Amino acid sequence: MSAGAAVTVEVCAATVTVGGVTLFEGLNLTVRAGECVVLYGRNGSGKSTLLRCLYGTQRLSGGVVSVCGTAPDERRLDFRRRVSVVLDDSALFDDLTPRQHLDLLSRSFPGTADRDTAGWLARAGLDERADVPALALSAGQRRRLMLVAAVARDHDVLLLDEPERALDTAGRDWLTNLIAADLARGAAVVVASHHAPLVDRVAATRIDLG
Ligand SMILES: Nc1ncnc2c1ncn2[C@@H]1O[C@H](COP(=O)(O)OP(=O)(O)OP(=O)(O)O)[C@@H](O)[C@H]1O
Repeated sequence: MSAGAAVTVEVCAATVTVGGVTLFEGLNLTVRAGECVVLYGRNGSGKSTLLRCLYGTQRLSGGVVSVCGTAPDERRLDFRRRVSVVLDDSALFDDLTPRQHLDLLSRSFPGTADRDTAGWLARAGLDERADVPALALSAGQRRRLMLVAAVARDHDVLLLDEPERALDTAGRDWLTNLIAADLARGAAVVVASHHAPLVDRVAATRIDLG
């Protein structure tokens, strides 16, 4: 995406201190539409924390964060409509099937352009499991459903925390293509990931949290 694309995520001089420990300090980050920033670093370095700050479920200790031109606040419907996430605490409805999840999403996010539920499920490798309750899916199938649900509905920003977890080799290839296609549609993506082929394919910028 060109350098002239809209800035969608902006973090200025961000600091987070928890329990007396400073996870990061003075962090700056800009993500434009169609651009992907990858967060990496050791366990406990603050990747999930930074993603939560971008979604408004955790506050910075210092600095400013702006997502879609506003302070992040996942309690606001207009914010959730623009920002789609798969974070550590993301969950499925155990009793609903993959098809029902996508149908529910297309009703909850009425602007969604591509309502081809069957196509999304087939590309996610879930077509044969489309009518099975989420509780009965494998860990990798549940992860595929969370990811496809996040990407299939309209959004301007996509936040992903180690989305490759539980995916097999084919699933990781699918994930890489999913993010690449989302970027081509103009989404701004921030992803914490240790999956090198994904990072190599999609990252415009890499941020090492230590
Ligand atoms: N709200 C909080 N209260 C107390 N400690 C917290 C809080 N948020 C984060 N931490 C601590 O901050 C550190 C960073 O956690 P975080 O989950 O952001 O790291 P991470 O880089 O995502 O780790 P991993 O690679 O293991 O997923 C951890 O030691 C965690 O226990």
